[in-house]
Amino acid sequence: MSERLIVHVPLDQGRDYDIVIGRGLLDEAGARIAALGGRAAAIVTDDTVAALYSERVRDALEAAGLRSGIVSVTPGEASKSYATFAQVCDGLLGHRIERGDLVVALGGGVVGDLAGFAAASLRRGVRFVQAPTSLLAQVDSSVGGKTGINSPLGKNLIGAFHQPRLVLADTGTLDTLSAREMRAGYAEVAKYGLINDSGFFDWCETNWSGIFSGGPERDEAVAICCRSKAGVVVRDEREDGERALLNLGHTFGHALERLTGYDSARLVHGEGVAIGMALAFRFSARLGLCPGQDAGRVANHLALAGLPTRLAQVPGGCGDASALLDAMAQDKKVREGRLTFILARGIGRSFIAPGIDAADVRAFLDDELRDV
Ligand SMILES: NC(=O)c1ccc[n+]([C@@H]2O[C@H](COP(=O)([O-])OP(=O)(O)OC[C@H]3O[C@@H](n4cnc5c(N)ncnc54)[C@H](O)[C@@H]3O)[C@@H](O)[C@H]2O)c1
Ligand SMILES: O=C(O)C(=O)C[C@@H](O)[C@H](O)[C@H](O)COP(=O)(O)O
Ligand SMILES: [Zn+2]
Repeated sequence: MSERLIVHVPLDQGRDYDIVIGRGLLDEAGARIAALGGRAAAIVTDDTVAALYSERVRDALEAAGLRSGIVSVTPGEASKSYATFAQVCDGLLGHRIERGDLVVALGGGVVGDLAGFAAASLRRGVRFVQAPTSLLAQVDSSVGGKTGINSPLGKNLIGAFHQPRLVLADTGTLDTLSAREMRAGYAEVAKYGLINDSGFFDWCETNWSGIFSGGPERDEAVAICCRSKAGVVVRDEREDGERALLNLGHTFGHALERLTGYDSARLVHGEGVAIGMALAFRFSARLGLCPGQDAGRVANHLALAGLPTRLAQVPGGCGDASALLDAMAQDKKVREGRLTFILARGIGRSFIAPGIDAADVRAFLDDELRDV
């Protein structure tokens, strides 16, 4: 096996795992997954990723002595649904995945969240491996054990914490990712700088195009984000505190995803997060918490990378302030009916702000919707 970047996630009770990062890693998937034990490993994927990579992974698993099978779903956010969850669970049962066997999530964050939740539920819990193939999944969703599906009432409202046993991030797979999905994943990359690492945000401003083009910056960025996320997850696995910082931009972003009907043709998660982060910084500036200059720098950089930063950029619109507030009322960070936002005192200086006054948010949104 070649030299790889490895980020270890030192969780307790024997649940620690490695995130392995590098080009061509899918060819090593058989040996690396077989080393976890079990007799079978079923691949959960989507139709786009299946056409590109599933046979390669299945062959690698079978060559390593694991019985395999494939369950493939329709690509896109709409597949994080009750109906597709049932399809995946029944598909896995059809492949006779036993308690000692494995589920392999091969795809973007949609597949990872869905397959992870199916693994958490199947026979009350089987082990799973994340093989993320989108930038977003490699830098964020494959790590940390949040799994789940959407409800018509809100994003990720049904789910479980279930940590993977291994993450295999083959950064070569990003060569086939569309430019739009690359940009969407980049929003979560920039997020890690904005939360608590202004040096990384500076680095992103200089090096972002190398991530897109597949230079050495790509693997480096994946490793930096995974290291950052692993640290947070180990300190606060169940989001009793610090982990909420990873939600920067998501209170607004998740509301936008719900209001666009989880329709990936209109808005994908990373685009919602990009708008949400720009809003979180502008809202922080409006409250006098953060220099307006920093809010401007955030929006400028995201826009330079081709991401949306304003509500007016949501295709087909996103409703009015009341609709947005109604959607945000379902946010999992709501406490005693009051909104919690992740706000910022500057780039790399984000903090958890509970008890935010809905009237302040409404006035802010009204202005944003008028684009003033
Ligand atoms: N669990 C977490 O911690 C966490 C973190 C961030 C985001 N998420 C979730 O992740 C989801 C978004 O993930 P995503 O952005 O990866 O979306 P996605 O899974 O829909 O993938 C994006 C698109 O790219 C295609 N694709 C994936 N890999 C490809 C490849 N290598 N080549 C060609 N096409 C490829 C997919 O078929 C899909 O159409 C959202 O549901 C979001 O809520 C979860
Ligand atoms: O891992 C986390 O914690 C995150 O918040 C990462 C986010 O990027 C991700 O979108 C996550 O799924 C959002 O979590 P949720 O609890 O708000 O649904
Ligand atoms: Zn996210």
